Amino acid sequence: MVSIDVWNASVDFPIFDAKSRSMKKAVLGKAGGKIGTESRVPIIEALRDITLSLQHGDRVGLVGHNGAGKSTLLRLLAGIYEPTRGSSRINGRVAPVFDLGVGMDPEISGYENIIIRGLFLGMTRKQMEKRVEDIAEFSELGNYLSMPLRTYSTGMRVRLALGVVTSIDPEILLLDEGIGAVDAAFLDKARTRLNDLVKRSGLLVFASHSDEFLMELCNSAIWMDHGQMKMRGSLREVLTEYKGRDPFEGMSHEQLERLGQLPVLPNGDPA
Ligand SMILES: Nc1ncnc2c1ncn2[C@@H]1O[C@H](COP(=O)(O)OP(=O)(O)OP(=O)(O)O)[C@@H](O)[C@H]1O
Repeated sequence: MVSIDVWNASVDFPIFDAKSRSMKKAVLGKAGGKIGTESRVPIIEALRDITLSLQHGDRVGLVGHNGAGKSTLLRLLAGIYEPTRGSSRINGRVAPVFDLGVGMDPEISGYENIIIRGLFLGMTRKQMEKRVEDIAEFSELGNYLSMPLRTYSTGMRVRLALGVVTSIDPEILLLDEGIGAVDAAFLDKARTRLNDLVKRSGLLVFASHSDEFLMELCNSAIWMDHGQMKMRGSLREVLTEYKGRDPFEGMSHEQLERLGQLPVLPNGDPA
Protein backbone atom coordinates (compact mmCIF):
# COMPACT_ATOMS: atom_id res chain seq x y z
CA MET A 1 0.00 0.00 0.00
CA VAL A 2 1.42 3.40 -0.91
CA SER A 3 2.03 6.00 1.77
CA ILE A 4 4.22 8.94 2.67
CA ASP A 5 5.09 9.87 6.23
CA VAL A 6 6.95 12.95 7.30
CA TRP A 7 7.99 13.66 10.90
CA ASN A 8 8.97 17.13 12.12
CA ALA A 9 10.73 17.78 8.85
CA SER A 10 12.42 21.07 7.98
CA VAL A 11 14.21 22.04 4.78
CA ASP A 12 16.76 24.87 4.86
CA PHE A 13 18.57 26.48 1.97
CA PRO A 14 21.82 28.13 3.02
CA ILE A 15 22.65 31.01 0.69
CA PHE A 16 26.43 31.08 0.52
CA ASP A 17 26.78 33.86 -2.00
CA ALA A 18 24.31 36.32 -0.44
CA LYS A 19 25.34 39.70 0.82
CA SER A 20 24.56 38.71 4.36
CA ARG A 21 24.08 42.22 5.75
CA SER A 22 21.34 43.16 3.37
CA MET A 23 19.84 39.67 3.65
CA LYS A 24 19.78 40.00 7.39
CA LYS A 25 17.95 43.26 7.07
CA ALA A 26 15.26 41.59 5.01
CA VAL A 27 11.95 41.40 6.81
CA LEU A 28 9.48 38.59 6.51
CA GLY A 29 7.39 39.62 3.53
CA LYS A 30 4.03 38.22 2.54
CA ALA A 31 5.59 36.10 -0.19
CA GLY A 32 8.54 33.82 0.40
CA GLY A 33 9.93 31.65 3.15
CA LYS A 34 11.46 32.81 6.40
CA ILE A 35 15.03 34.08 6.20
CA GLY A 36 16.91 32.94 9.29
CA THR A 37 19.35 35.44 10.75
CA GLU A 38 21.06 33.48 13.50
CA SER A 39 23.84 31.79 11.57
CA ARG A 40 26.62 33.57 9.66
CA VAL A 41 25.34 32.28 6.35
CA PRO A 42 21.78 33.44 5.63
CA ILE A 43 19.38 30.54 5.56
CA ILE A 44 16.01 30.36 3.89
CA GLU A 45 13.77 28.15 5.99
CA ALA A 46 11.64 26.83 3.16
CA LEU A 47 9.87 24.22 5.33
CA ARG A 48 9.53 24.15 9.08
CA ASP A 49 8.43 21.31 11.28
CA ILE A 50 6.16 19.46 8.88
CA THR A 51 4.44 16.35 10.20
CA LEU A 52 2.23 14.62 7.71
CA SER A 53 0.84 11.21 6.89
CA LEU A 54 -0.56 10.51 3.43
CA GLN A 55 -2.29 7.25 2.53
CA HIS A 56 -3.52 5.41 -0.54
CA GLY A 57 -6.59 7.25 -1.90
CA ASP A 58 -5.61 10.71 -0.62
CA ARG A 59 -6.04 13.51 -3.16
CA VAL A 60 -4.42 16.47 -1.54
CA GLY A 61 -4.23 20.02 -2.90
CA LEU A 62 -1.46 22.33 -1.72
CA VAL A 63 -2.43 25.99 -1.52
CA GLY A 64 -0.56 29.06 -0.29
CA HIS A 65 0.92 32.26 -1.64
CA ASN A 66 4.14 32.51 -3.67
CA GLY A 67 7.11 31.12 -1.80
CA ALA A 68 4.97 29.50 0.91
CA GLY A 69 6.79 26.18 0.46
CA LYS A 70 4.48 24.15 -1.82
CA SER A 71 7.10 23.15 -4.38
CA THR A 72 9.66 22.43 -1.67
CA LEU A 73 7.14 20.20 0.10
CA LEU A 74 6.46 18.34 -3.17
CA ARG A 75 10.20 17.76 -3.58
CA LEU A 76 10.45 16.52 -0.02
CA LEU A 77 7.54 14.13 -0.64
CA ALA A 78 9.24 12.94 -3.83
CA GLY A 79 12.46 12.17 -1.97
CA ILE A 80 14.32 14.74 -4.08
CA TYR A 81 15.10 16.79 -0.97
CA GLU A 82 16.20 15.15 2.25
CA PRO A 83 14.91 16.94 5.33
CA THR A 84 17.57 19.11 6.99
CA ARG A 85 16.01 18.10 10.32
CA GLY A 86 13.35 15.47 11.00
CA SER A 87 12.68 12.49 8.75
CA SER A 88 10.46 11.11 6.00
CA ARG A 89 9.47 7.71 4.61
CA ILE A 90 8.09 7.10 1.13
CA ASN A 91 6.41 3.81 0.26
CA GLY A 92 5.67 3.51 -3.43
CA ARG A 93 6.86 4.52 -6.89
CA VAL A 94 6.82 8.31 -7.23
CA ALA A 95 6.08 10.13 -10.49
CA PRO A 96 7.11 13.75 -9.96
CA VAL A 97 5.54 15.99 -12.61
CA PHE A 98 6.98 19.39 -11.79
CA ASP A 99 7.85 20.70 -15.17
CA LEU A 100 6.22 19.29 -18.28
CA GLY A 101 9.37 19.70 -20.35
CA VAL A 102 11.87 18.06 -18.02
CA GLY A 103 13.56 15.01 -19.45
CA MET A 104 12.86 15.96 -23.05
CA ASP A 105 15.81 15.98 -25.44
CA PRO A 106 15.61 18.52 -28.32
CA GLU A 107 17.90 16.49 -30.57
CA ILE A 108 15.89 13.26 -30.66
CA SER A 109 12.50 12.59 -32.22
CA GLY A 110 9.10 12.91 -30.58
CA TYR A 111 8.80 9.11 -30.58
CA GLU A 112 12.12 8.69 -28.78
CA ASN A 113 11.20 11.43 -26.34
CA ILE A 114 8.02 9.57 -25.43
CA ILE A 115 10.12 6.63 -24.27
CA ILE A 116 12.75 8.74 -22.46
CA ARG A 117 10.19 10.87 -20.63
CA GLY A 118 8.30 7.73 -19.61
CA LEU A 119 11.49 6.22 -18.15
CA PHE A 120 11.97 9.43 -16.16
CA LEU A 121 8.51 8.96 -14.70
CA GLY A 122 9.21 5.43 -13.50
CA MET A 123 7.81 3.43 -16.44
CA THR A 124 9.68 0.72 -18.34
CA ARG A 125 10.59 0.88 -22.03
CA LYS A 126 8.15 -1.95 -22.80
CA GLN A 127 5.29 -0.18 -21.05
CA MET A 128 6.00 3.02 -22.96
CA GLU A 129 6.26 1.23 -26.30
CA LYS A 130 2.72 -0.04 -25.76
CA ARG A 131 1.52 3.53 -25.14
CA VAL A 132 3.21 5.25 -28.08
CA GLU A 133 0.24 4.95 -30.41
CA ASP A 134 -2.22 6.29 -27.89
CA ILE A 135 0.06 9.25 -27.14
CA ALA A 136 0.54 9.94 -30.84
CA GLU A 137 -3.22 9.99 -31.36
CA PHE A 138 -3.86 12.25 -28.38
CA SER A 139 -1.12 14.74 -29.24
CA GLU A 140 -2.26 15.01 -32.90
CA LEU A 141 1.34 15.54 -33.96
CA GLY A 142 1.23 13.15 -36.91
CA ASN A 143 4.46 12.96 -38.91
CA TYR A 144 6.09 15.48 -36.63
CA LEU A 145 6.70 12.64 -34.17
CA SER A 146 9.54 11.43 -36.39
CA MET A 147 11.17 14.87 -36.35
CA PRO A 148 13.60 16.15 -33.70
CA LEU A 149 11.89 17.93 -30.83
CA ARG A 150 13.75 21.18 -31.59
CA THR A 151 11.56 21.62 -34.65
CA TYR A 152 8.40 21.76 -32.49
CA SER A 153 6.60 24.90 -31.35
CA THR A 154 6.12 25.39 -27.61
CA GLY A 155 2.50 24.29 -27.88
CA MET A 156 3.49 21.13 -29.75
CA ARG A 157 6.00 20.24 -27.02
CA VAL A 158 3.33 20.71 -24.40
CA ARG A 159 0.96 18.42 -26.29
CA LEU A 160 3.58 15.72 -26.41
CA ALA A 161 4.59 16.15 -22.78
CA LEU A 162 0.99 16.13 -21.61
CA GLY A 163 0.29 13.02 -23.68
CA VAL A 164 3.17 11.19 -22.02
CA VAL A 165 2.46 12.40 -18.50
CA THR A 166 -1.21 11.40 -18.70
CA SER A 167 -0.34 7.93 -20.04
CA ILE A 168 1.66 6.70 -17.05
CA ASP A 169 0.53 4.52 -14.13
CA PRO A 170 1.95 6.19 -11.05
CA GLU A 171 1.61 4.88 -7.52
CA ILE A 172 2.30 8.33 -6.11
CA LEU A 173 1.59 11.29 -8.37
CA LEU A 174 3.10 14.63 -7.39
CA LEU A 175 1.92 17.47 -9.63
CA ASP A 176 3.24 21.00 -9.61
CA GLU A 177 1.02 23.54 -11.18
CA GLY A 178 2.86 24.02 -14.46
CA ILE A 179 0.25 21.71 -15.83
CA GLY A 180 -2.37 24.45 -15.45
CA ALA A 181 -0.35 26.75 -17.69
CA VAL A 182 -1.23 24.72 -20.76
CA ASP A 183 -3.27 26.20 -23.60
CA ALA A 184 -6.89 26.20 -22.43
CA ALA A 185 -8.41 24.54 -25.50
CA PHE A 186 -5.97 21.66 -25.43
CA LEU A 187 -6.27 21.35 -21.68
CA ASP A 188 -9.98 20.79 -22.14
CA LYS A 189 -9.12 17.80 -24.28
CA ALA A 190 -6.57 16.67 -21.71
CA ARG A 191 -9.01 17.03 -18.84
CA THR A 192 -10.50 13.54 -19.09
CA ARG A 193 -7.05 12.02 -19.39
CA LEU A 194 -5.84 14.01 -16.43
CA ASN A 195 -8.83 12.89 -14.38
CA ASP A 196 -8.24 9.26 -15.37
CA LEU A 197 -4.57 9.60 -14.50
CA VAL A 198 -5.47 10.87 -11.03
CA LYS A 199 -8.00 8.02 -10.58
CA ARG A 200 -5.34 5.46 -11.57
CA SER A 201 -2.75 6.83 -9.17
CA GLY A 202 -2.81 5.64 -5.59
CA LEU A 203 -1.99 8.98 -4.02
CA LEU A 204 -2.03 12.51 -5.42
CA VAL A 205 -0.50 15.73 -4.12
CA PHE A 206 -1.14 18.73 -6.36
CA ALA A 207 0.21 22.25 -5.81
CA SER A 208 -1.93 24.82 -7.56
CA HIS A 209 -3.26 28.35 -7.53
CA SER A 210 -6.31 27.33 -9.57
CA ASP A 211 -9.51 26.66 -7.61
CA GLU A 212 -11.03 25.05 -10.65
CA PHE A 213 -8.24 22.53 -10.98
CA LEU A 214 -8.09 21.81 -7.29
CA MET A 215 -11.84 21.19 -7.23
CA GLU A 216 -11.55 18.85 -10.15
CA LEU A 217 -8.68 16.74 -8.82
CA CYS A 218 -8.53 16.98 -5.02
CA ASN A 219 -10.80 16.29 -2.08
CA SER A 220 -8.60 17.51 0.75
CA ALA A 221 -6.06 20.28 1.06
CA ILE A 222 -3.13 21.68 2.98
CA TRP A 223 -2.60 25.42 3.34
CA MET A 224 1.10 26.26 3.43
CA ASP A 225 2.19 29.55 4.92
CA HIS A 226 5.81 30.69 5.39
CA GLY A 227 7.05 27.12 5.26
CA GLN A 228 4.56 25.77 7.77
CA MET A 229 1.31 23.87 7.54
CA LYS A 230 -1.29 26.43 8.52
CA MET A 231 -4.32 24.22 7.99
CA ARG A 232 -5.26 20.74 6.79
CA GLY A 233 -8.82 19.68 6.07
CA SER A 234 -11.35 19.04 3.34
CA LEU A 235 -10.72 21.04 0.17
CA ARG A 236 -13.82 23.11 0.80
CA GLU A 237 -12.86 24.03 4.36
CA VAL A 238 -9.30 24.95 3.45
CA LEU A 239 -10.18 26.97 0.35
CA THR A 240 -12.90 28.82 2.24
CA GLU A 241 -10.46 29.78 4.98
CA TYR A 242 -7.61 30.60 2.58
CA LYS A 243 -9.69 32.63 0.13
CA GLY A 244 -12.08 34.13 2.65
CA ARG A 245 -15.07 32.81 0.69
CA ASP A 246 -16.55 29.45 -0.16
CA PRO A 247 -15.67 28.66 -3.80
CA PHE A 248 -18.30 25.90 -3.85
CA GLU A 249 -21.12 28.22 -2.85
CA GLY A 250 -23.93 28.35 -5.36
CA MET A 251 -22.93 25.08 -7.03
CA SER A 252 -25.72 22.64 -7.71
CA HIS A 253 -25.91 19.21 -6.10
CA GLU A 254 -25.02 17.73 -9.52
CA GLN A 255 -21.92 19.91 -9.92
CA LEU A 256 -20.74 19.02 -6.44
CA GLU A 257 -21.38 15.35 -7.15
CA ARG A 258 -19.50 15.50 -10.44
CA LEU A 259 -16.56 17.09 -8.65
CA GLY A 260 -16.78 14.45 -5.91
CA GLN A 261 -17.18 17.19 -3.31
CA LEU A 262 -20.39 16.14 -1.55
CA PRO A 263 -19.99 15.94 2.20
CA VAL A 264 -19.80 12.34 3.42
CA LEU A 265 -22.40 11.06 5.89
CA PRO A 266 -21.26 9.11 8.97
CA ASN A 267 -22.20 5.85 7.19
CA GLY A 268 -19.83 6.72 4.31
CA ASP A 269 -22.55 7.64 1.76
CA PRO A 270 -22.48 11.04 0.00
CA ALA A 271 -24.98 13.54 1.47
N1 LIG B 1 16.81 26.01 -4.42
C1 LIG B 1 16.50 27.00 -3.58
N2 LIG B 1 17.46 27.80 -3.04
C2 LIG B 1 17.15 28.77 -2.18
N3 LIG B 1 15.89 29.07 -1.79
C3 LIG B 1 14.91 28.34 -2.29
C4 LIG B 1 15.13 27.27 -3.21
N4 LIG B 1 13.93 26.71 -3.53
C5 LIG B 1 13.00 27.41 -2.85
N5 LIG B 1 13.58 28.37 -2.10
C6 LIG B 1 12.89 29.31 -1.18
O1 LIG B 1 12.05 28.53 -0.35
C7 LIG B 1 10.82 29.19 -0.14
C8 LIG B 1 9.69 28.29 -0.60
O2 LIG B 1 9.72 28.18 -2.03
P1 LIG B 1 8.73 27.25 -2.86
O3 LIG B 1 9.22 27.24 -4.27
O4 LIG B 1 8.61 25.96 -2.16
O5 LIG B 1 7.36 28.06 -2.75
P2 LIG B 1 5.95 27.82 -3.49
O6 LIG B 1 4.92 27.83 -2.43
O7 LIG B 1 6.04 26.65 -4.38
O8 LIG B 1 5.82 29.16 -4.35
P3 LIG B 1 5.08 29.47 -5.78
O9 LIG B 1 3.61 29.44 -5.53
O10 LIG B 1 5.58 30.84 -6.08
O11 LIG B 1 5.57 28.44 -6.75
C9 LIG B 1 10.89 30.54 -0.88
O12 LIG B 1 11.27 31.54 0.05
C10 LIG B 1 11.99 30.31 -1.90
O13 LIG B 1 12.67 31.53 -2.12
